[in-house]
Amino acid sequence: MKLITCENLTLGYEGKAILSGLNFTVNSGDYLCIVGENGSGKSTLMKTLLHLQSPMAGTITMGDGLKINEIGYLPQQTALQRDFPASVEEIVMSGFLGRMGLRPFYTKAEKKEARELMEKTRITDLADRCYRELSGGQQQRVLLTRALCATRKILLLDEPVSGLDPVATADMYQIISELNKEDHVTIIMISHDIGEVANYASHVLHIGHRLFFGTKEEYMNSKIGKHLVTAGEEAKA
Ligand SMILES: Nc1ncnc2c1ncn2[C@@H]1O[C@H](COP(=O)(O)OP(=O)(O)OP(=O)(O)O)[C@@H](O)[C@H]1O
Repeated sequence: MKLITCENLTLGYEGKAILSGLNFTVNSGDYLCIVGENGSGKSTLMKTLLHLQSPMAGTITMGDGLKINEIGYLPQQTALQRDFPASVEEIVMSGFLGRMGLRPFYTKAEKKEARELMEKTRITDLADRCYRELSGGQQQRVLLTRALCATRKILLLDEPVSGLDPVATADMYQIISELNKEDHVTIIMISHDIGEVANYASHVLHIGHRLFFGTKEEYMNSKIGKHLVTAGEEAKA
């Protein structure tokens, strides 16, 4: 079932295009990795998918009854977010605010849902801790859980492991993969780590001077994918 279809998108700022001719489709249950050099427009594309910015040309069509408030978003972490003076549970629960309207309290069902999600993202034991005292990896898991309170249909993740150590990175990728495989959450993730694309993604969108969209297997067998995977392995060696 098609969730998001982008046709002939041109993206840019102040009348100047940074990316054009972008075509891709995200189906329900997909795990799409967006890769590309620094400054190629990955975050701009994400902002456009969230309707925070309009494309200069082209269309974005949402299908399967998807509404814009059902798209969850985990932005790149900022210093401000790291300093937030609230408990883990409070931050997680704030994910429900969008659906509460004027109701001034959380329901029992929401509290139960939050606890279940915290178990899934392995932060149950951190519930009463102050957010700003947590490690970067723990903080990212808290923000991921908050995004899941808002929606479990589709998540847009902008470099969710940036700044994390290898253990926290592996944990985060594992949790995201479980959400995709077990809970059928559709994932769109910006990643710099080509190795992770190989491990988890179902599809790849490569943006920059050359555009590529296809399944992970098609990407790995393409000239551009092969080249990057080899370069990544050499860099790790
Ligand atoms: N608000 C803005 N106004 C004007 N230009 C912008 C704005 N935001 C980003 N840009 C420019 O648009 C281009 C794409 O930026 P974007 O942040 O989307 O790239 P990216 O692929 O996410 O980069 P990175 O990998 O470094 O995070 C860059 O040249 C950037 O300088």
